[in-house]
Amino acid sequence: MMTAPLPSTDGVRVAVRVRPFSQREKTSGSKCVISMHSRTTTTIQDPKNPEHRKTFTFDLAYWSHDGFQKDQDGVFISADPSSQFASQKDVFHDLGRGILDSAWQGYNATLLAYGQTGSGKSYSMVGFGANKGITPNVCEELFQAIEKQEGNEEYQVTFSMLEIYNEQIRDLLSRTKKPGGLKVREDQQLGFYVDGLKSVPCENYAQIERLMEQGTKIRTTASTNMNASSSRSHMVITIQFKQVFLDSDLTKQSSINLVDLAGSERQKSSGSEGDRLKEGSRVNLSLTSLGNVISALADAATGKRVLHVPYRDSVLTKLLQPALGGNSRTTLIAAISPADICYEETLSTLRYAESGITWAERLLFCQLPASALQRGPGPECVFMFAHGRAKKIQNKAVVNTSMLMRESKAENNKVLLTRGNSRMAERPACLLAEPGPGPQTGQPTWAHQLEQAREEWHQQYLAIAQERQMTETFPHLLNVNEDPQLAGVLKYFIQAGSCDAGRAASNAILLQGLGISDKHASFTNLDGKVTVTPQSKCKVVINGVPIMTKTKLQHLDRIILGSNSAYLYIGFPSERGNEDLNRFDYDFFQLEQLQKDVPEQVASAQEHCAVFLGAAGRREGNADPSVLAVFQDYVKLMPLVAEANQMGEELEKGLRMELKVKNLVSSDSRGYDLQKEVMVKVTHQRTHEPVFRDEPRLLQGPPGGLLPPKSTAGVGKRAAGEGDHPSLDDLLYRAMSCSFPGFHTSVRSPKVVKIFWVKPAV
Ligand SMILES: Nc1ncnc2c1ncn2[C@@H]1O[C@H](COP(=O)(O)OP(=O)(O)OP(=O)(O)O)[C@@H](O)[C@H]1O
Repeated sequence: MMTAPLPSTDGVRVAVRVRPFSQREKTSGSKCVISMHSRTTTTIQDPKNPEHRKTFTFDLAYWSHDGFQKDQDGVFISADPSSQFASQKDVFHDLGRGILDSAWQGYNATLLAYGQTGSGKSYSMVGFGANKGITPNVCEELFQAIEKQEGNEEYQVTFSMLEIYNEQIRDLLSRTKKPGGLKVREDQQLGFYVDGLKSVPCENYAQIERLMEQGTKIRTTASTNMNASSSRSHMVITIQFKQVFLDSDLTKQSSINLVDLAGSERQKSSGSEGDRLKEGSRVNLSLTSLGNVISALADAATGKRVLHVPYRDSVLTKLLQPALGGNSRTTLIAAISPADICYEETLSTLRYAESGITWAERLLFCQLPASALQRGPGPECVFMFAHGRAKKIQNKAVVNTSMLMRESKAENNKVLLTRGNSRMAERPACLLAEPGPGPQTGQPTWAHQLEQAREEWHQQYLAIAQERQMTETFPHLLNVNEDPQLAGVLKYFIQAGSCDAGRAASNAILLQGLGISDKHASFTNLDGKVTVTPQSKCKVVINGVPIMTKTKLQHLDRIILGSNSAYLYIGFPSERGNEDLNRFDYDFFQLEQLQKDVPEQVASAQEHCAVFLGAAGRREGNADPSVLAVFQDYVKLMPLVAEANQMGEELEKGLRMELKVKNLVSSDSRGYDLQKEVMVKVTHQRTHEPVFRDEPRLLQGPPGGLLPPKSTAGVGKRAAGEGDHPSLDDLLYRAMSCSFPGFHTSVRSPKVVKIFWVKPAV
């Protein structure tokens, strides 16, 4: 067992972490607007008004922006001893170790990562390659510590992984998809739990690694099939850790919840829940609810009469109820981008984190009255003030103990959850899993569960070995995803002979992305050559160029099938070298298409594309940062527009949506550059008339059908008091619904691959 608790075992904490510039941010000449002058302060500077700075104080501030280098294993470490750089290990040391200590002591622990898409949430939670994040480090150290134990104890570890997308729960460890997702149920004693969620018993860290890989694969397949960006979903990993003290008939149980929240950027345009629904997107219901729960708890803490804490409003808040108002040590890590272009989002993340800390302080300071909460008492807390702030907040989360009823010494694993002296029995640790194994539940014993799991492990190891061998032998398609965490996860092998690809189950290569037909294309692998032939009217784009006929593939060709399912072609082993495949990320694919699109607008934009694509590093100095910034928006919006067009086509709405850059090279009469904006032009396919001409007021954009989507361009206008620009989802939704009253019913047509708009509240 862990020895003396480290300082990091404190309860509710808020940490902020700033990441390095991405390649694109570097290329587009981004400026850093974040500074951290101590281990607890974060200052943000308004890029439009550099005098305007705001400083936030959190429990911890991690500077991971610069001052680092790669060691020989690819791990980012401090470049020199004076650097304030915070590595993955540093973050784990402060936050992860606290979680582990809590677990050993029998407390529940929850870590939430919050921030806009691409701000580094997954990097902190899961990590990339050699730079392992908190989750794998927690698991690895947990098993290392278990191995060192010598007493007469048994340790039971189970692992579950789920995703909440659009209020539906998907089990990421189960291949069988339940229509409508898994349901959250409520048990009088156990609280909320997910009915039917797979919770896999594990005996070592390698198994957890496999499970995470497996979960990521299922998440990637789902994301590609539904054309759902993973940044719109929440991922929750739960590790149940039980210590069975065989000599004393006692058990200690802890639930560790590691939550990678959906990108927060849509949050800010949502306002109240009612408004948000009117805007037509359910994507962030959970995040809105999370904010509402926190604010209700804060109100209750300040003595306001709160009749209702809206835990039940979303799946996420139901599952996190014990973490938010109950029996858990909770940490929020706010991930932020350093770039000026993300100023607004970053400020809103810092404010959200601040509301988190304020909530925690107030909650703890005022000793939340039990009557203020909808169910159960709040946490009991102690805290200390330093420099007028709550420096250290500690939940008195309750140790989860229970009595062990041993049926046979050898089996020693039938556990009876008794009410006994434990609050755990009333407000149990397990956020997510079903009631634990025990005689009264009729569920299999721990030994039996382990046995079953071993059988599954065996099958899985065989499958992994087979895939490894095929990777080394055959050319294949490697998936490329917007979320780097989900890129390179799926492989489609092109074996000798010919094979079809498409959504029909009879195809050797089964693909289900948006705009993919039943039989979409054929691949042949003959005489050391691989070719692809699109079926008639099926979209296949190679290296940015649509193809209609049989085309030979070259190693590292970029392939887009359907609307925007992206794949990198990996050739025969003899063609492969030591290439950096990371270069071919999702943006690269989009830009390659953009490069083909822009000539009609302006030829010089080609150069900027080349800079963006990294093909013209030397010319970086000549690139206009404002053009590059606008391209950045453009590239982000491309898949959304492709998706909207595809939906429009399937709904036979006769709409055409195109991205345009307004004022790409225009200047005003005095020669100053005009503000560049990315616009979505929506026209009737048949008449080419703009769709919005009749509804300029509703759409808050200029008449004539050119409407600014959410982009950097919106920032100034919002500040000028023109109100929020609708996000592209909202905008397209409104476009369709106001122009086509039958829209609501049509979207339920089974032909539609994905529905990301819902009927607005009346
Ligand atoms: N501290 C860091 N050090 C180095 N690279 C980082 C760091 N944080 C993030 N990155 C890089 O930034 C990119 C985006 O990070 P990440 O995928 O973790 O963002 P995210 O917030 O989880 O996004 P999403 O909401 O899409 O899942 C990744 O390529 C990641 O490797």
